Amino acid sequence: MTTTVPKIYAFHEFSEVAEAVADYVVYAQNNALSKELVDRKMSVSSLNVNSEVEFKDVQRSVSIKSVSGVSRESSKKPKREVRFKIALSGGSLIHVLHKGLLSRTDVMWGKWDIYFADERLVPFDSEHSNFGLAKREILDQIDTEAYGKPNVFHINESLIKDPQECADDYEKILIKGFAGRDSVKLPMFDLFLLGCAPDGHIASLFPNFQENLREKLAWVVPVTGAPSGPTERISLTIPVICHSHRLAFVVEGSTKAPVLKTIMERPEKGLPSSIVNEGAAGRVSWFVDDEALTDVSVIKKDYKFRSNK
Ligand SMILES: O=C(O)[C@H](O)[C@@H](O)[C@H](O)[C@H](O)COP(=O)(O)O
Repeated sequence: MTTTVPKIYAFHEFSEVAEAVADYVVYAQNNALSKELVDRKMSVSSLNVNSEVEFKDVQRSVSIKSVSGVSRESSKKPKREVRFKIALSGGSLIHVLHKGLLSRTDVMWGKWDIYFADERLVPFDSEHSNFGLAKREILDQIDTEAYGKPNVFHINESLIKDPQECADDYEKILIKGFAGRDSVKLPMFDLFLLGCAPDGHIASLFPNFQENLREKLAWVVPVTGAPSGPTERISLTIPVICHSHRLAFVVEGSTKAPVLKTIMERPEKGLPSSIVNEGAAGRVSWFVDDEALTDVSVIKKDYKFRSNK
């Protein structure tokens, strides 16, 4: 059995999953951006940074910067701008985020750095491209006039014929975004969002692909011969995924019930999803619908909404 029981939030409907996931994303966003408030020594005496930061506080800090053009600490050396660093998987997660996030008015898209947990090595306009799907379903639909434009870090499309080169190139992109490999051993995402396939793969880390699953040094690995979907891919590695500040699995549908049963009741089977569930114990939340939990014995928690829409 798992050593630390993950938080498992169960919902009747897809729309409820989407609403709760969106709330959790905004909660993670506000916590990440609250570091900026603290850094600037704003009037944070009433602010409990361990709990939810009110959107208006974060928004105020941003507007102060944009109105005055300089921060209140402009006399001191400029600090690296605090941004919300999030990793997205592909598949149904993107539809969940489309449904839950786009209608909200408290998503500070302009402060987001979006990376991909994995990518299938296909052209961006292919229906199988994770970036392509995210672009169509989310990125192209953001009201950037009102909420700003996120920085999006995707693979180099010109390298899709060479998985190793593409992985190395994406690793360099991560190294640049996370202040360089010499200064950080591993990147730390504020939030890492994962789906889970019926075979237990997460990102593009598949069961029995031992070399990829045991990778300790690389941040990004090439994947060849994937057993489902496009065969050539790249994926962020287990150490990177597990190092995230928060992780959330988003899983719906009865086809996922058997794998959820294995993850929750038979972690010793070592599915990639179990490795992360265990490896990041204490920081993992699961957002699932009732169908995915059919016949799975777990303790479900009620999700407490943290932000106002
Ligand atoms: O490229 C991939 O394979 C995805 O990033 C993958 O890790 C996804 O999250 C799962 O396959 C679940 O996908 P579904 O939620 O669509 O079942």
